[in-house]
Amino acid sequence: MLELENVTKTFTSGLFGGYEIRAVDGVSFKVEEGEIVSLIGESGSGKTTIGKLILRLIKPTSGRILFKGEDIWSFDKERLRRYYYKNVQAVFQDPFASFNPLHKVDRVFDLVFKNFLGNVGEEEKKEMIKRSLESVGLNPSEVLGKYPHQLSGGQLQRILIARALLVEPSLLIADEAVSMLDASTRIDILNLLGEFRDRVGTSVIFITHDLALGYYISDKVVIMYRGRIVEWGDAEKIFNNPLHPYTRMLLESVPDLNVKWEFKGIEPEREEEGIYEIQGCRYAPRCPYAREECYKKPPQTTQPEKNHHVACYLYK
Ligand SMILES: Nc1ncnc2c1ncn2[C@@H]1O[C@H](COP(=O)(O)OP(=O)(O)OP(=O)(O)O)[C@@H](O)[C@H]1O
Repeated sequence: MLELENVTKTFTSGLFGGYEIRAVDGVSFKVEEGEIVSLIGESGSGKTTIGKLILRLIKPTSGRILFKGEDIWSFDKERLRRYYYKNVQAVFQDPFASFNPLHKVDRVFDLVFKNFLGNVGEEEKKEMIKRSLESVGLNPSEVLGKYPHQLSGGQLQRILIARALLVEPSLLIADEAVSMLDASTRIDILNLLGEFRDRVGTSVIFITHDLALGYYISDKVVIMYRGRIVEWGDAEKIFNNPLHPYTRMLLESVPDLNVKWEFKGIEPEREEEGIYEIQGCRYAPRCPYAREECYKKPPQTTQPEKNHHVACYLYK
């Protein structure tokens, strides 16, 4: 349904555009209908940039993004608005940022009706909003007519999800959409996304730095490091048999509830500027298994087991 073909996005940074950041570097993956795919990686791995590329908020430096077989950059303004954005909705990390504090929360539904559901009468509109709020576990009379500051982050995020799901999109991009919520609200919202996928068949790209959340919700997982995919495949396989040293490190660093924190020294500072100049694997400077070839050219992706791919010289 959605396919990224060798997508690269380069930014220039530093004084006078001093150096290049390949925030997304040759990324390819597919999202099938009704599939939940998590993009997982530490801060700066390029996850949000991929989200923005899919939402056509920024243009790839090279490569293509296909939606139902069509290059999303081939859409004219009208088709982008009426077709693509009806089918591809997004929810972001900070629910407060999506609301105007001076307006009642109800207003967030207006644009959806204006752009995508134009021929709906007032009564039907109210009924649709009510139903969609109920479907995300909200009591419409408790939230409608309120200002953002009168509601909790969890309630606001549910309203935004209700809005996104009102148009029954083919794809929902959830970029750290539950990160600011407390643990139990988080799980409720993940369950909600899962239920919606089951009911409507919406695919979800779930962007997170939190492995546990990614595991909880996904069918497929894409692990990113500094703009590149290092491992991808079935969620079960990746979590039960992580292959890339980076994925293993991420899994090992998930805190265990029965282990108390203990000071183990400070991780050495990472070389940020030079990282994009490394010809080979970008994880090499941190990798305990790195050898000479790792620095020379990026490793090929191999498939050590069915539906489980890894880009690492350990699996040639
Ligand atoms: N507009 C921009 N101009 C310059 N550099 C950018 C721009 N947007 C992103 N970057 C850089 O690209 C890299 C990837 O950023 P991105 O936000 O996609 O990562 P991320 O994995 O989503 O991180 P986080 O979880 O912290 O949001 C980072 O080094 C970031 O500083």
